[in-house]
Amino acid sequence: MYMRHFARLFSAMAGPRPVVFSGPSGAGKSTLLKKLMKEYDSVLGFSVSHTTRNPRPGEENGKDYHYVTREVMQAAINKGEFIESAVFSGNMYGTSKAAVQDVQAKNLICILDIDMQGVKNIKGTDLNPIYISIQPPSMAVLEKRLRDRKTESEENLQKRLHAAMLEMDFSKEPGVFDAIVVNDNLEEAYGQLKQALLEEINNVKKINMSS
Ligand SMILES: Nc1ncnc2c1ncn2[C@@H]1O[C@H](COP(=O)(O)OP(=O)(O)OP(=O)(O)O)[C@@H](O)[C@H]1O
Ligand SMILES: Nc1nc2c(ncn2[C@@H]2O[C@H](COP(=O)(O)O)[C@@H](O)[C@H]2O)c(=O)[nH]1
Repeated sequence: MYMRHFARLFSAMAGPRPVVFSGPSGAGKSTLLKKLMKEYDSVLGFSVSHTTRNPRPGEENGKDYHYVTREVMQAAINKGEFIESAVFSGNMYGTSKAAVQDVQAKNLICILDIDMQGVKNIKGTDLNPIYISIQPPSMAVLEKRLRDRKTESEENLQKRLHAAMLEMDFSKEPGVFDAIVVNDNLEEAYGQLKQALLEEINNVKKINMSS
């Protein structure tokens, strides 16, 4: 009884557990995350990463990413402002300490969308997130989705497909991910994702209601 009370109290003090989303480019991470953030906007907050890539049509600076030059990003990394950073498909990406702190200060579940290098680096920190891998039903479907998205040059597309194979191999390593969601039918994948996160979401709702 006391132990249960103490465990609940400790988890409330430590704040909600963040959630890391990873998986091949084009698997549908952003699509699923946008749905999730819309339905649970009172409990989830997005960690806005920095990147040196150009914004895509419709993307907003400060909302989808902080778009910066290599010089600015490297200087911030050198100053120790990042929890993790990586080069993906020729561009730099990274999670700043401020991005995570901004979300955690509001007592929200912090959502990170990062590649496998980021996952490896976060595993060496004390962030202690839930790790979820979003995967395509096949490499052929992945390629079609990436081509249909029309955001990548042929060269970038090939880099992303190569990285996708490494991401898929990485996800098979035992213990890396807490849940794997295959995004074939979008609604079914979304249902599985919610199932994987429902306990944490409900915990945060309860704590926030009682405070
Ligand atoms: N279940 C699905 N069925 C069909 N198309 C989908 C599905 N999920 C996502 N898509 C489409 O696939 C494309 C890739 O999805 P999305 O941009 O969400 O992937 P991502 O994993 O976030 O990629 P990246 O890592 O490159 O940002 C988008 O055009 C999206 O509309
Ligand atoms: N290690 C990190 N990876 C990140 C971060 N933000 C995004 N990403 C990953 O990059 C690729 C490509 O993203 P795109 O928006 O250019 O398609 C994708 O796998 C993201 O998950 C980050 O801060 N750190």
